[in-house]
Amino acid sequence: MLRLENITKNFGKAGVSGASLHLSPGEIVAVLGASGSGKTTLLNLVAGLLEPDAGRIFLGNEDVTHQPPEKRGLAYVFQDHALWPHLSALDHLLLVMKAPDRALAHHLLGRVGLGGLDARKPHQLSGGQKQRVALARALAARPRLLLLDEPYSALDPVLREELRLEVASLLRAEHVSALHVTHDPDEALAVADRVAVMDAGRIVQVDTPTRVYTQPQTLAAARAFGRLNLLKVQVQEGKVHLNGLAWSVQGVESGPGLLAFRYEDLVPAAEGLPAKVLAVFGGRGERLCRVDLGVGEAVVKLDAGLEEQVRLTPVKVLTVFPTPQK
Ligand SMILES: Nc1ncnc2c1ncn2[C@@H]1O[C@H](COP(=O)(O)OP(=O)(O)OP(=O)(O)O)[C@@H](O)[C@H]1O
Repeated sequence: MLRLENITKNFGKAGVSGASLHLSPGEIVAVLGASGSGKTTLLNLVAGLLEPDAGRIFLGNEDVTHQPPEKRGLAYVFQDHALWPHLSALDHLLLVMKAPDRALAHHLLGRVGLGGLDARKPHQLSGGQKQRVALARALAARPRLLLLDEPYSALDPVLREELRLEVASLLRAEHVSALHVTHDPDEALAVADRVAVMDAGRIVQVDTPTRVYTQPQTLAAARAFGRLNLLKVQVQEGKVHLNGLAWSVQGVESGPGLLAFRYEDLVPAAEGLPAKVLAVFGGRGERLCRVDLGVGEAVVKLDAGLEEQVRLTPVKVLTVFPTPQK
C-alpha cells in the first residue's frame, strides 16, 4: 500500500534520513519518537507537502515521489484542523466525497460523536469538535491511506480513548491503511498493528507494539513506550554485576552502559538491592514510588506498607544500552 525506500530530507542537521517502511493494505502503523525526531517531516513527505532530497515513495505500484499532494489519493488529519469557516460540518464531508451522500456523511458525523451538529459551522464548534469534523471528513474521502498527526491531542482523555478506538474500527472495517504519528504509547498500543520508532531522523525499529515494548533495539525505542528504568553499570564478558546480583546480557560489548528494565519488572525480593523510597505517586489503582537503590534511582510499582526496608530486584532486564554520547 505504501512503501518508503531510503527517504532523506535534510534540514541542516535535522530532518529524516534513510527512512524505509512499508504498510500493507488495511494496516495501521504508529510513528512514535521523541519531539524533533522527524515524525511530522516523515508524514509531510508521504503527503507530498515536502519533496525528499533522496529516496522514493510508492503508493501501491505507483511511484508518487514527485507527485503533488492532491494527486496522491490520501487524506490527512493534522493538529490544526484546517476547516472552511463558511461550511457546515456536513458540507465539509460532502465536499470531499466523490459521490456526495448525505446519509453517509450524517452517519460518519454520528460515529465521531457529532450527531445533531451537522449544520454547525466551525465558529460554532469547540476545538475538539472541529478536530472530529476533520477526522470524519478524512474518512468520508475514502482515501487509500490516511495520515494522522496527533489527531486526538486537542481532546479530553475520555473522548480521546473512545474516539481512537472508534476511528481504528472504522479504518479496519473499510480496510484503510493509516500512518499515525503520536507521542502517546497507549494510543499506539490501542490502535496500531505495528510501531515505527524514530530517533534523530532515522527509523530505528519497526515491529508490533508488544515486541517494541519487550525487545527494544535501541534506547530510543525503549524510551518510546516509557516506564523505563536505567541504571549505570559495567558489562564484563556478557554479564552485569550489581551488589551481589548478576544478569547475563547476550551480545553486549564489555564496558559502561545503561541496564534497562520496565517499572513492573522491579519487584521486592529478599536478595534484592536495599531501596529507600524518595517519593510516592500514581493513580488508576497502581501506586508508583521513586526509590534510591544505592546504585541509582528507579521507579517501582509498590503496594502501600512495603516502603520500609524493602529490597528490590529487576526480575527481567531488557538489555544494556550504550551510554548516550550527549
Ligand atoms: N522546514 C524546516 N526547516 C528546518 N528545520 C525543520 C523544518 N521542519 C522540521 N525541521 C526540523 O527537523 C526536525 C524534525 O522535525 P519534526 O517536526 O519532523 O519532528 P517531530 O518528531 O514531528 O517533533 P514533534 O513531536 O515535536 O512534533 C526538528 O529538529 C525540526 O526543528
